[in-house]
Amino acid sequence: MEILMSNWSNVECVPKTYIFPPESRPGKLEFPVCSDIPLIDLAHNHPAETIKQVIRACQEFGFFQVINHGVCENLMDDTMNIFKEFFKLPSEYKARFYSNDINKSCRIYSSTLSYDTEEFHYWRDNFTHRCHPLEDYIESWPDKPIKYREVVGEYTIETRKLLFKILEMICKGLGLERGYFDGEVSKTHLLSVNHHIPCPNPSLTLGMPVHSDPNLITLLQQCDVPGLQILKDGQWIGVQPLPHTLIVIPGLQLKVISNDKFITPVHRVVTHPKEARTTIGVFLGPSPESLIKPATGLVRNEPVFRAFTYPEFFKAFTVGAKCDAQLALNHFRNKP
Ligand SMILES: O=C(O)CCC(=O)C(=O)O
Ligand SMILES: [Fe+2]
Repeated sequence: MEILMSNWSNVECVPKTYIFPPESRPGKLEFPVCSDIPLIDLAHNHPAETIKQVIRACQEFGFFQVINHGVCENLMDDTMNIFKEFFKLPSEYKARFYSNDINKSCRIYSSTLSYDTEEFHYWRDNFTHRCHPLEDYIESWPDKPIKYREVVGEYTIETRKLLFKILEMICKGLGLERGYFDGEVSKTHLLSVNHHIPCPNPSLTLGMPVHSDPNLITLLQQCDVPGLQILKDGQWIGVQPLPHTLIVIPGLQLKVISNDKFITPVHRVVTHPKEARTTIGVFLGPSPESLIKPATGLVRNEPVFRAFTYPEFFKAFTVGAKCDAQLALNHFRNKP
């Protein structure tokens, strides 16, 4: 069988290796939809009020959504269409990007990077590449669909500006010095696109592992097909896609810097019986040289976490904690 599911056709039943054991399956098809995810208008004419909303959302909910965010709606649509087309390209073209090597700057893979050894596969293909500085990476990106580099290049620039604007708001809201999140802590800029084909039985499969984002901050553009769920008060709740709204997810490194003031929500993706789903994630994260620690100004007595380098965290994350980022973080708590 082809590894990339975007190359499959006429899928009538779920292959055995994609059926999760009963305790980890979604089990049912209908989930409550979350109607109280904070929705923040970034063009609100009281910036100080907007900052308060952002900080409250990070502390009380974790996720938030933004509107009037400055990323042009046509650009969002064009980028989504480019990725939908990309996954439809012939298997031979996509094969040139196939890799499970995390160090490769542009790679397509299926399920997780452990495809060859994992017991169960997730119902997704993923295409990830580095984005910044653009001129260092753009040549490694696909040259198909024909406008890929032009459209995705602009998208990475615009979404990057937005992420730094949000980071600056967080910086102000927490009372940190200006530019606190510039430099090593946000140096790695990745675009990560998930693609799920329709699944004959979504109750048996998962589109993405249960996880928290291990990076600094994530921006997510969903298409109009639902699938993202967050774990809230012990229940899985669906995040309804709202047209041209972007989701902001504070990652675990932001939680550490906030000295545990921020929530980094646990989420997963379920599959859809009839429609393909594509989502675009923009991830800012630390460089390998980065030293992460709670911001001094936010520590009263003892910091909640000890300082660590990002590779140290990543080792705990991938080896010790089997990709459970919250568990990996416990490793660095001063009082576990
Ligand atoms: O595709 C989605 O809706 C969520 C993606 C996600 O959680 C991630 O890429 O970390
Ligand atoms: Fe995520």
